[in-house]
Amino acid sequence: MDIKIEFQPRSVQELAVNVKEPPQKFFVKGSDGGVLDSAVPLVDVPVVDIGLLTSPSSSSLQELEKLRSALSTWGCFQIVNHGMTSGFLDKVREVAEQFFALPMAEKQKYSRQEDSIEGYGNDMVLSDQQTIDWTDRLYLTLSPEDQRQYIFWPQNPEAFREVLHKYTINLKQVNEILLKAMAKSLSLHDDSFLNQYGEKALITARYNFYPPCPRPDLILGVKPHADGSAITFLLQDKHVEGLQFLKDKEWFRVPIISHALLVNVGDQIEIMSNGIFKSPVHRVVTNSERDRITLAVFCIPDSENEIQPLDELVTEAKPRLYRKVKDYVSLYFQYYQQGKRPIEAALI
Ligand SMILES: O=C(O)CCC(=O)C(=O)O
Ligand SMILES: [Fe+2]
Repeated sequence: MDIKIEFQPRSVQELAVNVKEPPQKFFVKGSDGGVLDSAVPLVDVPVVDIGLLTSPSSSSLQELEKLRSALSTWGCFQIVNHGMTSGFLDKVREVAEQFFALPMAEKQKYSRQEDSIEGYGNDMVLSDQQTIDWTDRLYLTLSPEDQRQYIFWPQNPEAFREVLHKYTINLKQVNEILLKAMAKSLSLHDDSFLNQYGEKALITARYNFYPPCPRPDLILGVKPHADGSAITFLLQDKHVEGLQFLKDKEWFRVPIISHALLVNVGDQIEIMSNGIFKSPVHRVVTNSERDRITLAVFCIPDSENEIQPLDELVTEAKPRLYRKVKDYVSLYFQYYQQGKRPIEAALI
């Protein structure tokens, strides 16, 4: 991947403390964000019970139908019974909070290097016109394990690595259950999505830290985008909302259910499902009072694999929408750089 990333010396966390009027480059322009309103209506998505998806009962059919309907309208839902206790999820949140609360010099030990994606830093600047997101991030590869770059994995707090490792193992299992259930919900063979997803799939994590922002009316935490993954898992902040989804040109906010994870599909599932499942556009709004911390985990198909609409989902009534693509994540960045929606590159 050949991406030029501009070096930004200052973290947003420091800016938030020292600067009353943020630089212009953070201000949303034109149609970038629409009206930045945190009081929009709630997303109306179901809570899916992972246990029921795999049980051979009639409630399983109901659960599959909930999943199908949520993914073909909103592109997201919340999951419970995912194998992790509330106590463990709190621990995942706690080590992230402890990391971002460290002195800057300590966090900078894990700094992203120039022209790299992994590590601690802020929004990657890919073009001159880009609006910069009001967020600092820690970006890590979780799987395959031999691709982990431990130099970027915090050793402070001490439990960080072990907690993240456990979280990864758990999500890997849930991801497989979901990919199977998604196929089942469309009356396809269980492995239909998994076959394209591949054995050497990539899992990455992005910790997002949003400090209080003096201009929530003009500045976004994350600008509108859809994810380049197959599936994204989001552990939300326990107390502070901010995430919004776009549907029929209107923004809706996601409620917090502290023991649930928010799941959304990314562009690669929209492509494989021939547009039946929607990769939703979403953004994060800021607020002037409280920090917000989230953890997004992206499950990304093997970059060697070709991704395309499943044969069974291409019919006369629903012609093939997308062409075959390989290494979609690279394509994603090239398009993103030009301010376009990356999935358009895959349209026929
Ligand atoms: O922090 C959030 O609520 C969402 C972050 C997000 O959309 C992302 O990291 O892709
Ligand atoms: Fe996202």
